[in-house]
Amino acid sequence: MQYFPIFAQADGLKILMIGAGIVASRKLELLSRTQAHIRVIAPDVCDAVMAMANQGQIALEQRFAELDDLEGIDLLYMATSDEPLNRQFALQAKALGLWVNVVDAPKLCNFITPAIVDRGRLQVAISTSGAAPVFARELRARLETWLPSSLSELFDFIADKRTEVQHRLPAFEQRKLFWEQFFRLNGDRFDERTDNYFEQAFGTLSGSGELLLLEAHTPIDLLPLAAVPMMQRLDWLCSDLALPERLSELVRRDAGRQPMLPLSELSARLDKGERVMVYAETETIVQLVAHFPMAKHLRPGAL
Ligand SMILES: C[C@@]1(CC(=O)O)c2cc3[nH]c(cc4nc(cc5[nH]c(cc(n2)[C@H]1CCC(=O)O)[C@@](C)(CC(=O)O)[C@@H]5CCC(=O)O)C(CC(=O)O)=C4CCC(=O)O)c(CCC(=O)O)c3CC(=O)O
Ligand SMILES: NC(=O)C1=CN([C@@H]2O[C@H](COP(=O)(O)OP(=O)(O)OC[C@H]3O[C@@H](n4cnc5c(N)ncnc54)[C@H](O)[C@@H]3O)[C@@H](O)[C@H]2O)C=CC1
Repeated sequence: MQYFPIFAQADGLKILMIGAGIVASRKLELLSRTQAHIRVIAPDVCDAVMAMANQGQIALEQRFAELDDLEGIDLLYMATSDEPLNRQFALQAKALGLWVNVVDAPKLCNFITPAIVDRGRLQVAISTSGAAPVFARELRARLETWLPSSLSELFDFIADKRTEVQHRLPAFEQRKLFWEQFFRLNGDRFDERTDNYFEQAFGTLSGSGELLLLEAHTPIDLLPLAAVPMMQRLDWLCSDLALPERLSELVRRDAGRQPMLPLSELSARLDKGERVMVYAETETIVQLVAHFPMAKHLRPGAL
């Protein structure tokens, strides 16, 4: 991974954009949705940037940039077509410890701009590490049609309810089950049914966990597709064996790894609603199948 995605707090961030052509306007359109302070310096200003200045979204200075302009900022975007100028400012900015993006020179950037699907609190950022911005744009377009616009309201609703859920369900495990159940009922829309689903989800919480059993040496890629979502919601992966890399990739990243547990401890965890996978030799799996009839035995082509 050459570039690592992070979501930066934009409130109060001081951003300087040098250049005010079409490329600058595309980045400014997104940046101006944040609470950052945005200054733009350029002698020639395209219509879109001028409109943002007129609406008070950016502070525009119509002149050539100077190195002194870099004082006191957090983030610099260079969007001029003057290559030596872009380079000179980028190097100076780096020397000052600033974050810098030069729109047409990834080598001079210490961060690059993703394609963004904006649904309020829900943000999806896509990057190809500079390999194919057009693909990032196309994938964004696909996600735009896939993610309903009411997701913004849905996540505002959820954010409002977080404290209430913490009070009503003091146990972390219960809250996790609650939210999974809520999304199962509600899907990804916000409408007049959302409030009902929210209440309904409290009523349908079951304390029964899930046990997945996988015999050592099972070819992971031959497991049925339905096994993947189950592995993605595991709380624990128990095994005394070395895990195949492919298995580690598929299991939920936050799942805890543990040596094999005694049966009583395994039962206790399932009673608490936890989701456990056991990866062990056939003999152990056969015993577990007998002891936990509800367990899901993962095998190529079958569950
Ligand atoms: C490295 C990066 C640096 C950065 O800008 O941060 C960069 C670099 C370059 N872009 C170039 C060209 C184009 N870029 C776009 C579009 C977008 N470019 C964006 C990001 C990035 N572009 C960063 C990497 C992102 C990643 O990881 O994928 C997007 C996602 C976000 C945004 O810019 O806001 C936005 C889509 C937004 C959306 O629609 O959602 C189009 C298509 C179009 O305009 O429709 C073209 C023309 C077609 C083509 O040439 O491919 C060139 C060649 C310039 C030349 O040849 O003159 C370079 C330089 C080089 O590759 O060396
Ligand atoms: N990263 C990307 O997505 C893409 C990058 N590009 C590159 O981005 C650059 C900008 O593209 P456009 O916006 O189309 O160019 P443009 O020519 O429309 O705009 C250039 C801007 O830079 C300003 N400028 C020039 N010298 C300046 C100085 N000394 N101080 C302050 N401002 C100055 C101009 O006044 C103008 O506002 C080009 O080099 C282009 O090759 C092009 C396509 C996509």
